[in-house]
Amino acid sequence: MAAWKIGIIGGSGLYALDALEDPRWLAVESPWGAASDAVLTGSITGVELVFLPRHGRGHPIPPHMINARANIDVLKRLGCTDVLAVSAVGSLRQDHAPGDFVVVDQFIDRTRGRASTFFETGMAAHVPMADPVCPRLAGMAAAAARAAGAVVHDGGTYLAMEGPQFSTRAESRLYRSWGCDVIGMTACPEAKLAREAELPYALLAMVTDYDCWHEGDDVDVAAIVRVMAANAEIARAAIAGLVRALPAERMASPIDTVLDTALITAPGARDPAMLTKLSAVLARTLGH
Ligand SMILES: CSC[C@H]1O[C@H](OP(=O)(O)O)[C@H](O)[C@@H]1O
Ligand SMILES: Nc1ncnc2[nH]cnc12
Repeated sequence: MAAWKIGIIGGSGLYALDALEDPRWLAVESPWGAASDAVLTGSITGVELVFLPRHGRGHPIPPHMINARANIDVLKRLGCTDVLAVSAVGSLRQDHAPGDFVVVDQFIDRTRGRASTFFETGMAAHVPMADPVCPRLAGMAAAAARAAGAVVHDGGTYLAMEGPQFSTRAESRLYRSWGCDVIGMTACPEAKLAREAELPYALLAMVTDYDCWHEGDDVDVAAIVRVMAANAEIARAAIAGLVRALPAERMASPIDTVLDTALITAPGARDPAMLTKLSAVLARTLGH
């Protein structure tokens, strides 16, 4: 029977998971460099979890310095089957208020200069990103957040900005005119890398502020931290609730095998050093 192993990426305000049974911090090496921190492994009702704080414990790592490749590689290397990410976001619409949750289903990636793929010279691949989020995991995250007492918006477009500065008012208005719903600095390239690693990914976004387009609301970290602190318990309860509600057997997802139709480099043109770096990402495909 196929078992779940859930990777959780904690965002701002979520640096550990106290619901885990038999919790252990474990440092894991990756050929992609240092992950944001050690991972916290444990279980909830027999389901194994691997928790990774995206900014590290104590939040030493700003969004543009996160090694998302190492983070996703470590989760893959430890055998995670699915990844639920949690993020603090600004709202780009009046009806998504601070304290609400949004289960994001689209991204617009405006980050730049970040390593955003596992596939470099020596092994090329192009994965589909039309639907960047796993609908099964997203649906379960929405149901669990609702059961935990949150106001939840199903679906939404997340504008990933480079940061670490917040947006200008003109940028914030531009993103609204594009139809974006929330804004943050971390879900890209994270979501792209999860797809390349054949990990179904969903993002539970916690609205912490109206971005600066909103009359009288200039964003600042202190205000965000206040909202985060008031709502982090709901995020924790949603994670635990999602895990408790998982069906006993994990049915396969099409994302599990997305690389079957994505690799393009001919076997003879593949760089062995690159393949070694890709050992976790390509373990299933190349039978390592
Ligand atoms: C603390 S405010 C800005 C910070 O919060 C968000 O991080 P995360 O997505 O990890 O929750 C945002 O993307 C910025 O990194
Ligand atoms: N307004 C905002 N812009 C970018 N990232 C954020 N994270 C939380 N609020 C944000």
